[in-house]
Amino acid sequence: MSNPNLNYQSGFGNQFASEAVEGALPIGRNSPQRVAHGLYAELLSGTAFTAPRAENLRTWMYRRQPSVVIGAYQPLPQPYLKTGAKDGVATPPDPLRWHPVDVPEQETDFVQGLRTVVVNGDPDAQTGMAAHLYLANRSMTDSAFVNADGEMLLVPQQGTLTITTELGMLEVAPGEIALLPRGMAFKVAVDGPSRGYVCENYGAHFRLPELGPIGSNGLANARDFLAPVAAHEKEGTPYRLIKKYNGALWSAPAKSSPFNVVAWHGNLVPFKYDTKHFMTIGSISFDHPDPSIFTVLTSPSDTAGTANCDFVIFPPRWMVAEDTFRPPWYHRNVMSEFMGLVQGQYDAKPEGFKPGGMSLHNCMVPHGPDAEAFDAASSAALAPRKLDDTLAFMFESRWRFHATEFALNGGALDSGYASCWANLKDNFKEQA
Ligand SMILES: O=C(O)Cc1cc(O)ccc1O
Ligand SMILES: [Fe+2]
Repeated sequence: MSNPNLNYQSGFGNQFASEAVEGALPIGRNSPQRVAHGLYAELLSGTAFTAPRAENLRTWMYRRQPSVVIGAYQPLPQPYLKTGAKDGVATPPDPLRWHPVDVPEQETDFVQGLRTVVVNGDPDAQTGMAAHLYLANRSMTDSAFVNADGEMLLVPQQGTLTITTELGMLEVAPGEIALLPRGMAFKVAVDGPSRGYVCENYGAHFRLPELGPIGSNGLANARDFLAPVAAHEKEGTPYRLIKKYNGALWSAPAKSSPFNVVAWHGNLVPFKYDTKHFMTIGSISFDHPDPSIFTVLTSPSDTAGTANCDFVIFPPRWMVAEDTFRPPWYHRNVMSEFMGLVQGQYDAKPEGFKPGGMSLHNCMVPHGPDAEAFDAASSAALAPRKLDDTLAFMFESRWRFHATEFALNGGALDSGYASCWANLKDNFKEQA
């Protein structure tokens, strides 16, 4: 059920402005001698001050207290949350797949329910990413999470999340995604057992891909990204601030809510995006195109065209290509591929890849359609066909992924995965 009380402002990359109380936002300057209503001005930057204009991200907040008013941080154990390549374990060069992991029975909130599956890079070097699952059945009420290691891209698979951020609230259901900036406090409320995927991006912030010859429209359009409007919690109840800082969690007491921003303006903002607005492009002649045509957001690295992370979706779409093997081809890629399934079936793996499941095809690890998909696609009548009721996604990275101890030994690994290709026979005939 969507919340009719939430308002949004639209446009990826826009300079937004919002005030919950009239007159709270300074006009024509950022830091007046005295901010209206006795508020404090605070800047949050997402890029270096001197980053080029096209990259530069920052937001000014006008708040009841600056975020420096906080108690001392103490270590907070979270044994399943891992960071960077150093936290991975020896990962075989096999295709790997995981069954869906159940939401725990015991009370678990979003932060407690983070389970890191794969890691690469190093947040100190501001490069690489982690893929986590979140498994939650309890809302965060008096705690807030700040991730200083990276921005977080949430891909809900089960349950609608209500995310309160310093800049306001977002409601995000399966089929939608949320992008939460590095360093911005948020808390997550759930409407029941909730499961989803997280890309924690230590590298350059996600942005829309260039469109090249596609032109000025298409794929994810900027106007469909929704940012919140200013909202602040009224009561001064105590809070716990949980900070992720170079891989460790730390907890500090706060006398009142960090969600005390009355007005703000800027372009470093949380977003939600509904994947049903993705304008999907595909082959209308022949051949299966590279999946880069499905890129929603990209985090570039310092090598052009070679992403720190691409977020790619496989949404409902028509297949019309003639004389074409329509599912993905067999391949070995230099880029590493982590996949999840939000809903339905994925055409290359119609049975074994389940909603809530995951797969990993690392750098140079061969993979492709399972034998069932190969047989069906090799003999299917090539009439136009709608792939419907489906949403898979991929976090694709130039950096090899390392699985965590939880991923390899936590019980969800599909030990029989490789057998899905065992029935691919040698059909070669010398005389055709
Ligand atoms: O391996 C996968 O399923 C992802 C993928 C999809 C596709 O259409 C082409 C290449 C690719 O890696
Ligand atoms: Fe692939």
